[in-house]
Amino acid sequence: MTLLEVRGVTKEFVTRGEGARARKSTFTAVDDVSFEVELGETLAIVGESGSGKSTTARIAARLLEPTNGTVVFDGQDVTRAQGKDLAKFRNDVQVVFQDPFSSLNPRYTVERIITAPLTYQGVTPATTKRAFAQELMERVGLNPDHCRRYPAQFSGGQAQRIGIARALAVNPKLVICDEAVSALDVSIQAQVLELLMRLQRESGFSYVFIAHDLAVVRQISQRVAVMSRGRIVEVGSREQVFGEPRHEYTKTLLAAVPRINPEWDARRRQKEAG
Ligand SMILES: Nc1ncnc2c1ncn2[C@@H]1O[C@H](COP(=O)(O)OP(=O)(O)OP(=O)(O)O)[C@@H](O)[C@H]1O
Repeated sequence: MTLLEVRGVTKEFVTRGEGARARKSTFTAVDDVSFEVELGETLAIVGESGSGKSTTARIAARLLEPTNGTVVFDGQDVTRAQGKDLAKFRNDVQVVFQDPFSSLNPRYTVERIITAPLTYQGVTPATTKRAFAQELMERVGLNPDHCRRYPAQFSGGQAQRIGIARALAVNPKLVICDEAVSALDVSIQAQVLELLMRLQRESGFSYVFIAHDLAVVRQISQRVAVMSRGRIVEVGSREQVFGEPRHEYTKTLLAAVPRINPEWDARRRQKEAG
């Protein structure tokens, strides 16, 4: 079942050069982008810095309005949804950002951060909230006794786990990870990736996984969309994109990380040799 459909999305930004008499100009950051995400799958969006990945993710999460195109979620056109429809969408689609500290309120305890959805729903008993927070802390591999601590008392990897716990608190259908492991040390990165994959196996939601690191993408994705200069130049299964890339840009990206997977690498070289 198709969960998310992004159809013909374009985003133009109006930019102004430097100086008092600088002219305004329009810059197309995302240009006629279309893709789908099936329920339960992970679609990675890769591409170099500035290729439009984050802008695409922000449009898919309704954090940014597209200039043109539509976003359909669970069969509903949500491009301009408001009120209850938007609130439902905001519940179903959660975003995990690159810097966990900037997206966690430093003045709130982790318990308060994680249980915010319960507060909105009018659940008040402190014991219910505590139990909810502790269960989620455990699910993401944190010590449940630490739920009264503040974000600054955690390491970067632990803080990202809190961000993930907060996303899961509302039982989402889609989690958009925008460079969610990019700022972490490689060993911590591997642990958080393992966690993300386990949570998906347990709960069956989908990921849109934005990353510039191909080794990370290879680990987590089932399908891969490659972006260059605002456009999707190639989309296919992980095996196809890594093993038999069709677009020159994808080949260049892969060539920059030659030892991503010896087997796929060999297949790619064989193919290129004809
Ligand atoms: N608010 C904005 N105003 C003007 N230009 C913008 C704005 N947001 C993004 N851009 C430009 O749009 C292009 C795409 O940016 P985007 O952040 O989507 O790329 P990205 O692939 O996610 O790159 P990175 O990995 O560096 O974040 C870039 O050239 C960026 O400078």
